[in-house]
Amino acid sequence: MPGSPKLPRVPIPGPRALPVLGESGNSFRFFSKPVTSLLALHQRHGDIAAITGGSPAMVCAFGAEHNRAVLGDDSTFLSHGEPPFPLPEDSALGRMLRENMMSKNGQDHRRLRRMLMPAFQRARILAYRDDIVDVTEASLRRVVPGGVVDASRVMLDLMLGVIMRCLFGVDVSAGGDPLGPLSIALLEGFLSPANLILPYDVPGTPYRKLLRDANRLEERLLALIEERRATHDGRDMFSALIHAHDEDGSRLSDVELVAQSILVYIAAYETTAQSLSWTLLLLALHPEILYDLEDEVDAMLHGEAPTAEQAASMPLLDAVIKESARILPATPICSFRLVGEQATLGKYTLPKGSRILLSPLVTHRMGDVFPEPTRFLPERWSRITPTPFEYLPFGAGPRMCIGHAFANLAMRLILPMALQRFRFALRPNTEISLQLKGISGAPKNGLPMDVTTRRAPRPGNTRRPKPKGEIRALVDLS
Ligand code: HEM
Repeated sequence: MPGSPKLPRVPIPGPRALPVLGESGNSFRFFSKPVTSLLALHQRHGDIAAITGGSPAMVCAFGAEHNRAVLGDDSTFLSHGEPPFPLPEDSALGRMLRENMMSKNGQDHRRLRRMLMPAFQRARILAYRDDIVDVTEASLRRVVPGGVVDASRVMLDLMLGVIMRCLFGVDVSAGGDPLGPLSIALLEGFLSPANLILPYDVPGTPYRKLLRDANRLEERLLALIEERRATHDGRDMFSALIHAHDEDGSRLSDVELVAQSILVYIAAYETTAQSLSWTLLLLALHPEILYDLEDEVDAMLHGEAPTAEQAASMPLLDAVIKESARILPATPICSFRLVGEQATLGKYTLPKGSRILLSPLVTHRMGDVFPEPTRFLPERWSRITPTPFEYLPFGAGPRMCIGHAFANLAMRLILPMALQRFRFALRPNTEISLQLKGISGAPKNGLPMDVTTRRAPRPGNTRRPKPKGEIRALVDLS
């Protein structure tokens, strides 16, 4: 890894360092095609493999046993909160990146997690049903049937509205609150390769813009904290965090509130939107399952939006969402960890400073737990009960996704609502490949799909469309 301290060599198998470019070249090659690289690394080198053979700078560990060892021990395998670029000491961007829960370890992480937890409890999450349904209805009204839409864009716009409403209690649909565009600008800045290459605070650079966007976002959130403290009536997650207190009565500081709310937005938005997009794609690739799901949704809902109870009572919907998260998890790489003290992983001793990467995408394809792993088979979920380390779309252990109940509710409300109104069909020969955006796996060129209204009855023809690109290696479409 560029800029990493030199680590002693460990005999972990992996590809040789590229000529001239060395380990940095291997890293670049790996992350430019992360999914293909992960699958190839596992196939060629086994359950513990290094991006550069012999180097513990980036070690990939696959399968339940290693997931348990790493995710279960958060005092040895630390969350790897290194910012991707240098941060000015006294800056909004620095405060957001350094003070959020994902950048913390040990007591600091546990304290923040304890403070956030009540806002994410299932009972509280179910109360967001009406907000999610309202925003979804408004968002789906903007989809014009009869043409081609980028289904992934539709889901991103929809989820932005949902998150802004449930997290901050604001409506961003009419461009009303600057929180929407500011949050998007911040996320784009985080993910922009330009900021990795040129992190200089000089006029005209994207890095300067990122610093300025972070300042404006912080200002808006500090004003919102004042408003919410004054009114005491917010039902949103932000209000819950403002009023949260620890066992000793202490509360989150303003800096902590801003940092946690930005983390929640970033962790929730793309991941949930991409999960929905991948599910729409998988259904379009398996029309026979799509039509069965439409039948289940129609029989349960008769054209109405689901209640929270109905959302949890559709067996095929549940199986489709689980299987989609197995075969195309929204976070193909779920967890980066830094070895805090010399540690053992499998048969290797890893020096302090080694980095580990875990992948649900690969673990979910291990044939002993998931037979015929490349086939999209929702019905398998009536036969299997994998352990939390075998099936981990939301991670596992003490840092497991705090928002999984929210994501599960949102997906089980939004998907039936979309399927009641529209049929999304993939055009033949569409190229579907993946890229990493932060920790989310996103379709590289979007998901262009024909969208029609659902007036037409179930077609007799269930021929599967044949896309091009990486998807063919990931999903068996025979
Ligand atoms: C389908 C959607 C989602 C997926 C696939 C997902 C996935 C994950 C994963 C894999 C982790 C663990 C990362 C690690 O081990 O380092 C994580 C953590 C986290 N997620 Fe999610 N997530 C989703 C939705 C959400 C939502 C909706 C929220 C909030 C409303 C959220 C908030 C968080 C937070 C705050 C953490 C950090 C937890 C900690 O450090 O203790 N996520 N998520």
